[in-house]
Order: sequence, then C-alpha cells, then structure tokens
Amino acid sequence: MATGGGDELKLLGLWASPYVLRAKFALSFKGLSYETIEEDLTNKSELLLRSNPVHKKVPVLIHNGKPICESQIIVEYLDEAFPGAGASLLPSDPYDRAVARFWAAYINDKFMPAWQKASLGLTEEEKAEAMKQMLVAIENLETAFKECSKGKPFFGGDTAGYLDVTLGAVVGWARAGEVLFGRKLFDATTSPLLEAWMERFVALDAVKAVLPDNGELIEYGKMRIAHYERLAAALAAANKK
Ligand SMILES: N[C@@H](CCC(=O)N[C@@H](CS)C(=O)NCC(=O)O)C(=O)O
Repeated sequence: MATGGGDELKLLGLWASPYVLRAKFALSFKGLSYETIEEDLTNKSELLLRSNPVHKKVPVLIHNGKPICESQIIVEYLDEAFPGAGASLLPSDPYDRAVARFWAAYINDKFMPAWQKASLGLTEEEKAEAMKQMLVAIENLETAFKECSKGKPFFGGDTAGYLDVTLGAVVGWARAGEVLFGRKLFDATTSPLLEAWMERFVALDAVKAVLPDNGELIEYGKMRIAHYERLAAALAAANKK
C-alpha cells in the first residue's frame, strides 16, 4: 500500500539488526511503503549522524524529512501517525495498552540485553550469568503471553500487534541461533506458548515479507561470533599480563 497524502518514509537500517526488523514489522503490518537506506555502521552516513546525533544508531525512520529514533518509539509513532493504515498495533483499551507497554519495556530492558550477551558475552562467566537472566526473562514472557493473548494466537489477540512486533525483533536471530548455537530460544519445555507463538508469527505474510534470509543471517552470525571470540581472546591475554 502506498503511504498516500504525499507522505515520504525512509528507514535508515541494517539488514541483520533485530531493532531495525522491529520497525520493518510495524511498517509491514501497517502496509506502508518506504525506502530502506542501508547503513555501514563502521562508517556511519552523514544522514544517520544528523538524524540520530544522540545515539547514532539504527533504526531511524524519516517521515517527510523529520527523524524518529529508537525502534519502540518508531512502532508507536507509526501507529499514531497512520491510524487508518492496517489494524492498530497498540491495544485500544487503556489498561491493556499500559500492560503492553510494561512488557515492551521489560523486553527491551531485561530480555534483549541478556539474550544478546548469552551468545556474545566476552567471558564464559558473563555468558553464563546472561543465560540465567535470559531464562528468567523467558519465564516471565511466557506469563506475559498468557496474560496479553487471552487464549488467542498472538500477544495482540487474533492478530499480531504491538508486543508481537516488539518481541518479534528476535525471531530472525532465534532461527539462525538454532544452527549457530545448537539451541532453541523458545522450546517446548521452558516456553511452549512462546515456541508456538514464534511458529505462528514467522508464518505470517507480513513477517515473511521482511524477515532476513536465514542462510545469510547464519553466515553473518559466524562472522560476528568470530569477531567476539577475537575480542574475548585479546581480553583474556590482557588480563594475564
Ligand atoms: N535501543 C535502540 C537499539 C538500536 C541498536 O542497538 N542498533 C544497533 C544495530 S543492532 C546500532 O545501530 N549500533 C551502532 C552503534 O552502536 O554504534 C533501538 O531500539 O532502536
């Protein structure tokens, strides 16, 4: 669907970034057309530095020349700025909205950092500690799913919404991680509801349309792992001195 009304949407991104994927999901569910501008994070563009001078991170959405930074804020912005495009992502009931925002903050503040460090921590201790925190977070998110979905297929109910997009950020890397690390992020023993949710979520057309290719993620992941292994080895050598 075209944005209409002369709206111009540009997304400064990085194809493998889970946070960029979150913004892409929101755009895809809302059926909005946009231009993607791929960033090289080792040589950030003038446009990125000018658009996100505080964090200098992707994603940045540029709507008619005005930048919006931070993936979660981009999701909320798209919902508010394009209320007629697709179904609303945030729940319409104020209490449900507050609960969804609570869990979104939990995903961003607790789950995502632990999830990233559990795989790419610099020491075995750091990884083990992050893994513990991640498992606690997954247990809590399993409860969140029960509370928010009210027995329906998605956090948003019958259709995917705000929290599906928020947690959906990890589904590309969760699939690649099965090959890279030989373990599932959500599994039948620890998180059966989330395991089933992820299968339903990745089967949606709006998700498939923007999900990065799994083979390419796996290759990119191998490079990232090798990079972190070199950093970890350098750190261990420096600590021995
Ligand atoms: N809280 C941010 C996190 C975004 C983020 O960490 N982006 C990474 C790519 S995955 C980035 O741009 N890193 C560049 C840097 O740290 O210099 C959001 O939700 O948008």
